[in-house]
Amino acid sequence: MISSKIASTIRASSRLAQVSHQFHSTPRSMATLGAPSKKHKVTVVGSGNWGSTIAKIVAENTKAHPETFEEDVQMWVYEEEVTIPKESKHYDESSGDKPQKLTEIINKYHENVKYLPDIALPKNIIANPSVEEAVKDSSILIFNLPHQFIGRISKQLEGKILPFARGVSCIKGVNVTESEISLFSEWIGEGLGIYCGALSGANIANEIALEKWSETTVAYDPPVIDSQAATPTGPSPSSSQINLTITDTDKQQDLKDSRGRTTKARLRAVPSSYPPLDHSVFKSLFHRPYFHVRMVSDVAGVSLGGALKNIVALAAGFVEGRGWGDNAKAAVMRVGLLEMVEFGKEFFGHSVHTATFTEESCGVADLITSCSGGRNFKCARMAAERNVSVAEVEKTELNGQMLQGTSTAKEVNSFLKARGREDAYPLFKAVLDILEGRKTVDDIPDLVARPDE
Ligand SMILES: NC(=O)C1=CN([C@@H]2O[C@H](COP(=O)(O)OP(=O)(O)OC[C@H]3O[C@@H](n4cnc5c(N)ncnc54)[C@H](O)[C@@H]3O)[C@@H](O)[C@H]2O)C=CC1
Ligand SMILES: O=C(CO)COP(=O)(O)O
Repeated sequence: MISSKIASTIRASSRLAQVSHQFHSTPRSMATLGAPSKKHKVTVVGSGNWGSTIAKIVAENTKAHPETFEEDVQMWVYEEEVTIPKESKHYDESSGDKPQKLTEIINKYHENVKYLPDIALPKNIIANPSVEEAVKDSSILIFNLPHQFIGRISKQLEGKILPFARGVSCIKGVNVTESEISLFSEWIGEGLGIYCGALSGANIANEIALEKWSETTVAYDPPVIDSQAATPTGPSPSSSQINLTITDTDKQQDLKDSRGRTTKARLRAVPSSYPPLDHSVFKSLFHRPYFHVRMVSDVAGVSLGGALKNIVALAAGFVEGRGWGDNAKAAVMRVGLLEMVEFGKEFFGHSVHTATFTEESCGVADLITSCSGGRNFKCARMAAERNVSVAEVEKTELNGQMLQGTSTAKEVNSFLKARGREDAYPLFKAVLDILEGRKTVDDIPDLVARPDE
């Protein structure tokens, strides 16, 4: 009797807490005097090693938060014919080595046998070979594919997405065209006319897929028209850094890039029938007991950390593969971190915060993990050990997964060269020179020595 009274009191107070939470965290619903009638539908664009892992995380969370999200998560899969390996538990003697469509394998066995083998994916992930269909009616788009492919996919999506959709880019790379450079988050945002944040951290996908604890950083600076809620305070830049300007009262606003320049895109507000898209909603989409999220607002810092550390990871692989020790690796990491910070300050100084590189998972922590167990590091190490090119190792060892550091090194250096600034970033330059055969690993110590050393 007493216990049933206690239970009903707990139920009542938890209902009260829910209502109170809604009022405190969703001011828009207060304005409309009711809970949002719609839920956010989520699509993950990409399904590689990290794409599939993020889809797993997100699908676990859409199921855990049915008040905010539709349970099913669409995952766009670049369709290919795949043979289930003999060592897979899904290998079937009767079908033998007959190739099958990857989407069909994922939807039947709930496993991405090619890019994330031996990891059970939640059943609410729906693999879809059509990117246009996968994004239909989705209000949250998560971009997670090798940066080489995002240009073509973005073009395909123009006019196919909800005009008020919001994005998060998990892509580690920068977009360089001629002498310009932009973040993928802002390039996607401008191309599709949506606001796009970024997720990046010390996140080796295979470890996270096995639910081994890690941290990540999600940068999202909510457009003013989306929410009256204050951006959480903390060590990250506050929403005073918002790159958006309200230009009228019809729930539209211009989109500015991370350097404060007005773009051609105009943002449409997320309708009030949806839960407001603020830090708390994005945290509930990505945070898991084994994947701890810190929300910040420095989209440029988060994006640059993820892109530039891949160049440094190649350098770390080179020196280890050469047979040098931990001291040499620490030296290239030190120089690399300095160049990452300098690059951010020089080209994205309008919004970037040094603390994002030195204090957040997306900065120094990602640098450390990538220089210990990342694919760029491992392939560069093998290349130096075997005296072959990194591209050759990528082709023979990665089973279709793709390095980002090699193309990022080329892109960043061509951007620097066009501005006559490549000598200010000697480690970035040395990595490209080694990749292209102009220098050797033995040259690194002299190349990165500053004049006063
Ligand atoms: N794998 C990891 O541990 C982590 C990766 N990242 C980043 O996540 C992003 C995605 O990487 P992963 O998921 O690891 O990819 P991955 O390296 O597993 O790449 C293979 C993916 O590319 C797709 N693909 C192949 N050809 C294609 C084409 N012509 N068009 C479109 N897609 C094609 C494949 O279907 C597959 O999904 C990258 O920017 C990477 O730097 C970030 C954190 C961790
Ligand atoms: O970004 C990563 C870890 O955070 C993974 O790096 P690689 O792409 O080099 O494996």
